[in-house]
Amino acid sequence: MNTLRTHTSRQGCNDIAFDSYSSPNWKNKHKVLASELLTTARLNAYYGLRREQVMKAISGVFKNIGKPIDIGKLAFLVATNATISIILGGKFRGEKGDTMKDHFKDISSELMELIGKPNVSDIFPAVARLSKEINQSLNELLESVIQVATEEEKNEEKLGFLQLLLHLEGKNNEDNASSLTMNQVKGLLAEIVIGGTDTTTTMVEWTMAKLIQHLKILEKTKNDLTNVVGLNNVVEESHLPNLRYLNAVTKETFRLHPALPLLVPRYSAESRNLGGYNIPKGSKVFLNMWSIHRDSHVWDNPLEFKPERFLNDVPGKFDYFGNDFRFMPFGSGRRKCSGLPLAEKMLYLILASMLHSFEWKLP
Ligand code: HEM
Repeated sequence: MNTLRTHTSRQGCNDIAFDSYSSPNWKNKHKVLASELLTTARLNAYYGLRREQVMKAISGVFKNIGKPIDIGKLAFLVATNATISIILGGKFRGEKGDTMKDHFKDISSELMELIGKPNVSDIFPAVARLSKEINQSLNELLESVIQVATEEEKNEEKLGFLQLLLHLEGKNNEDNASSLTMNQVKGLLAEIVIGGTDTTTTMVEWTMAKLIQHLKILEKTKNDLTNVVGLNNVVEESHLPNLRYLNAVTKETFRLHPALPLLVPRYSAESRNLGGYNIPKGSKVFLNMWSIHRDSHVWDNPLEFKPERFLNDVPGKFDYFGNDFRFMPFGSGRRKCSGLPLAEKMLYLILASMLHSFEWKLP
């Protein structure tokens, strides 16, 4: 494993106006910075922003009770709005904030259309298939987000994630190891917004689809929610660690339908023989998690949707932190998902809230 490194360029990103893994230093720097966004303290501080977005989505569904709901679109808007709010360190504020939000909604629906098309990409589908127009719109959006953040910096003592990045951008010079160019700031933002929202949306859709196909499991999930949350209460993040059955359902969905089935491609830094196969230096290597997650040597009845297999495990076994090579929906090693702590919180909060608030059936 330690001879495999991530490829230094991303297919389909060559036309993008901002930097994405374009220099060897940058790919490691971005990892550190993305982790900076997702510290426990920062995530806890912005719980209100996530909650607000989920509550808005619930009231949107409530107004449309009885009509078909596009779960993907709903999850996409919650995830993107929550992520951008966290990046800005607060809500979209004032007239400028409103214009930006409208602008982002337009881009979001264009992105949603692209995401809905057949997946031909090997990395983040949305990034790889960005057309020039979307690319341009995204660039404009990132510039307006950066403008809002620059203006807010003057008024607020507490620096949001973006303000922190802009601070580093200001310090930009050759000698400064932590310096950033404006293009790198944009690249990092695009990576976080697109990388985080497409995957979260996909997992909300798959989990809801599995539950609607398995009504007994749906009922058990709802019972779990009633027991932990209480029938007349709204779901809070403090409830999430106690929702053991929903946790098992989500893990089982990750197993059968990982959001990035081939993870992020690696390349071999030197020639090696692995499991009897020669892998020449410089080969692009894909780890097929989709296949490992369905391997009958590892999983009993691998094609069966059975959340219980994750209920009976010993603590730590089959977690998704990249320590167990049989189950790696968030990858493993240096290129492991840097958004995992936020992904966990957003995914469970959206699913738990939707499932606890409504009775779902197919149209
Ligand atoms: C359910 C939601 C998510 C899933 C299933 C997921 C899954 C993944 C996977 C499989 C990888 C590649 C790991 C590897 O190849 O070893 C990855 C990378 C990444 N993810 Fe996530 N992710 C999710 C949400 C998020 C969120 C919310 C963010 C940010 C806010 C995020 C940011 C990233 C970034 C920046 C990388 C690239 C890391 C690197 O190359 O160093 N992800 N994700």
